[in-house]
Amino acid sequence: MFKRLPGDEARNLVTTTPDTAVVFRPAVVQTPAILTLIIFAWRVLTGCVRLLWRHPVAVLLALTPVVLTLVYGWRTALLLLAPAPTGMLAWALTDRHDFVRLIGLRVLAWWRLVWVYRRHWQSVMVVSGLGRHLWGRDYLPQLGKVTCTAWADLVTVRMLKGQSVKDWADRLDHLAQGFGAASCRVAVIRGGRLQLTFPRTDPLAVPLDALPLPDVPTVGPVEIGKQEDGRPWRLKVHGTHVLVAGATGAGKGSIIWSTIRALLPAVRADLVEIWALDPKLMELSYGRALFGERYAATPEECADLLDQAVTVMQERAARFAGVLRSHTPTVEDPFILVVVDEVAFLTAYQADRQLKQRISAALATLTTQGRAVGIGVMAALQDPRKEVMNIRNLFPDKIALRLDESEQVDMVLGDGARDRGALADHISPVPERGAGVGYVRLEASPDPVRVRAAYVSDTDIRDMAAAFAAGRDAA
Ligand SMILES: Nc1ncnc2c1ncn2[C@@H]1O[C@H](COP(=O)(O)OP(=O)(O)OP(=O)(O)O)[C@@H](O)[C@H]1O
Repeated sequence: MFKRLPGDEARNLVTTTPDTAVVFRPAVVQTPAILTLIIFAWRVLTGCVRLLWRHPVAVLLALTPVVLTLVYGWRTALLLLAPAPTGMLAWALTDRHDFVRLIGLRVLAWWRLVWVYRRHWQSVMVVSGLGRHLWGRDYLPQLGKVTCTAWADLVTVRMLKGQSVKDWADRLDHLAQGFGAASCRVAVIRGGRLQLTFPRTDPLAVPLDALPLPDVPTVGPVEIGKQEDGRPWRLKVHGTHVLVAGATGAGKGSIIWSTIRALLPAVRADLVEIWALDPKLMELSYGRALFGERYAATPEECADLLDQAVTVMQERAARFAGVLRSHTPTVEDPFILVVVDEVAFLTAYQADRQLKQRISAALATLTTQGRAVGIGVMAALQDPRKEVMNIRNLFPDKIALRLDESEQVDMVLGDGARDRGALADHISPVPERGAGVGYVRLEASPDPVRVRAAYVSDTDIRDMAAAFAAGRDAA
């Protein structure tokens, strides 16, 4: 069957020069044409079976018109098949939402699987270093299911044995570029399986207007913006402390004001008090009327206000001890949210050492003991380094808006957050595109979620303050 062509046998090759590599010329074996044809036919057959197995619906849809035309002629086939696309069209026109969800996104997912992911899988894996070429064989991670949501492709992957999540996290840029996406995020589904998220569009590219005031007073997680998947972004403020970090112009004000706006009905109902510390004299001064006496701007005033909050905290702690384990806001004991804009002005950049120590001690006391008795702190700052904010770890919830340096992302959101896709240093500095956009870690998941806060304009703030003052006068 095999015909040997002349070639040098390895054992007959001898080198006479010391230290010279032996050059082997392998024997060439010519495969008969029939064998090539059989192998080719076998591959076509297995390919067809695999296609049928993987995409039975698509194969059925493609073959039905052909079979009907061959059996009954094209007129009958057209008559028989016409109702299906007509019905689809009618469905798409009458109930677009359900049509897109049940048909459109599935067809898109199939198309993206075949055209984008499967087509480029091998090259992207090998070039990015996630696949290996060993002894003439390619070892590739296994491409799983592709699901399309309105804004992203979710691709499941089975890692190669011996790979770690970090191997993938380190190559997010390769993956995004390789599959033509703007970015990529990785999340673990279970041992050995990952989910890659490739956004197709950016649902947060357009600024959000200030959200309507809640109908009922609430201190529960308050809606302050939108998550990347289109769901509302609800921020927990009661029972926690929130640190907002972002470079100048990142939109820290929109988080502060969206939170205050969402709490306003509860403030009106006397279930919440907002105490404002505004050392920059910029952000919170717009809505002074909302804070009444609880507004401080100079470092001395800020220190006094923080000391007052500590006194209230200690008085409540003494009263609640052995009676209450967690706080429920009431008119007598409302939830107090201490809002501090640019906290570093009061701590790191404060020249008066005594004042600095007083303020730092009060903040540390509130953030360690305030939660259970209904006192929360929301602080904003530009530079999250430890030297600037040595109590940043006392804030259980942190938000990373646009940051200047990649290392700052993990300082805010915790180790590994940037590797998992929290690219806060890549957020656009153009206000329309990037202000108010950030990453958060929601409870129950280590994976960062991209969010955008609604923008509460100066006019909105003035209206809120005016309406609030009018309500108080009428009462
Ligand atoms: N959520 C948002 N959506 C759209 N645009 C926004 C949003 N938040 C802020 N902006 C725009 O970005 C500008 C800067 O926002 P803002 O003053 O809140 O930033 P900042 O982080 O507080 O900056 P700084 O630390 O310098 O005070 C605003 O004037 C506004 O035009």
